[in-house]
Amino acid sequence: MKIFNSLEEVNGIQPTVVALGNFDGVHKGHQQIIERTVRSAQDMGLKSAVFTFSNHTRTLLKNLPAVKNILYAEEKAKIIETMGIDYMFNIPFTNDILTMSPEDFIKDILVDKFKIREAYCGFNYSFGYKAKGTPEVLMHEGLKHGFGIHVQEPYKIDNIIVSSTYIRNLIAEGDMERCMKFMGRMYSIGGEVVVGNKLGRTIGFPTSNIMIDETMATPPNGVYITYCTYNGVKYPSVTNVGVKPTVGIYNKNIETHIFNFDRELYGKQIRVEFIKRTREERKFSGIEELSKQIESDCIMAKAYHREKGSL
Ligand SMILES: Cc1cc2nc3c(=O)[nH]c(=O)nc-3n(C[C@H](O)[C@H](O)[C@H](O)COP(=O)(O)O)c2cc1C
Ligand SMILES: Nc1ncnc2c1ncn2[C@@H]1O[C@H](COP(=O)(O)OP(=O)(O)O)[C@@H](O)[C@H]1O
Repeated sequence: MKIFNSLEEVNGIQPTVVALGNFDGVHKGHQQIIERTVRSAQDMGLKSAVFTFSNHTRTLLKNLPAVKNILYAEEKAKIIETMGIDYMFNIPFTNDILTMSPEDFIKDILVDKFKIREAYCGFNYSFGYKAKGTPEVLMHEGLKHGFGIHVQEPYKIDNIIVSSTYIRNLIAEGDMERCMKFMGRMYSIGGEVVVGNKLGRTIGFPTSNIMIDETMATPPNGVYITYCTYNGVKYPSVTNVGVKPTVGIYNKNIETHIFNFDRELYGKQIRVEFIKRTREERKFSGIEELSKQIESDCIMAKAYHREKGSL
């Protein structure tokens, strides 16, 4: 997949079928749009493309609180790439674009820059000055410029419309199983293993610690059944998200104890996938009580992994 990080970089491309949207989380609804885009491009001998803004459009619009993203731009690009997309237009949302009329946006960007032949978007896609651009405007302009437009109807699960906002709320509530159902993929956090208190190994539960980026959507403090991927291998693990109130005052981080594993991972990249939250993080009377609880957390997590055949 070729990624274009500005409009100026977009040159010498083949005609395209473009999926339009922010695609944060690349959830089940997004996947419908992207899959259709890929299929249609293959059928028509065109290139498939995704057009997103690299910064959240709300950050330029005043008085709107910053939205926490589900995925980093690189993670989003990787997922989209595996779905078979040829080009990703990852364009900064600037004041110039903000003030563009929907008609200019379509002509200058979609038609002239992206050589669009077909467009796929969600039922609530909006663009252009004061978000006046709608799927109806795209249809009207498409007739003029000779491209087709396909509007994805609301994609529902359990009669709820799948949306990035709904998924952000599921993450904030720690409902990882539902998150998996709506996103079509486990919620995960990746990062570099950092040094902790070096206490874990002394109580029999060494953990690999990674920092949490609070600008991103993060799960609440608590204990989770997880997988930990290191070096391309997926290991069953159990994870604490929180501030370790029993042993001191720390920044929120995540630490995962990998079953049947004994390797130093400082400085290495790991990714933790969240299956299920099992309890809240608590302040125990001391290390002894904490260790006993961690032991039963491990028993519960191991039983789950055994049942799933991953241990
Ligand atoms: C499964 C699991 C559950 C945990 N639950 C708690 C908890 O409820 N309260 C708490 O203060 N710390 C909890 N911890 C964090 C421990 O305090 C921490 O792992 C220990 O202090 C070692 O930290 P270190 O990695 O910085 O050496 C938990 C850790 C694990 C692995
Ligand atoms: N089973 C395991 N699960 C997770 N990390 C492990 C495991 N065995 C060894 N490690 C490694 O041991 C170190 C963690 O030990 P610990 O005493 O908890 O130190 P820290 O407080 O620095 O996390 C990390 O480098 C981690 O990668």
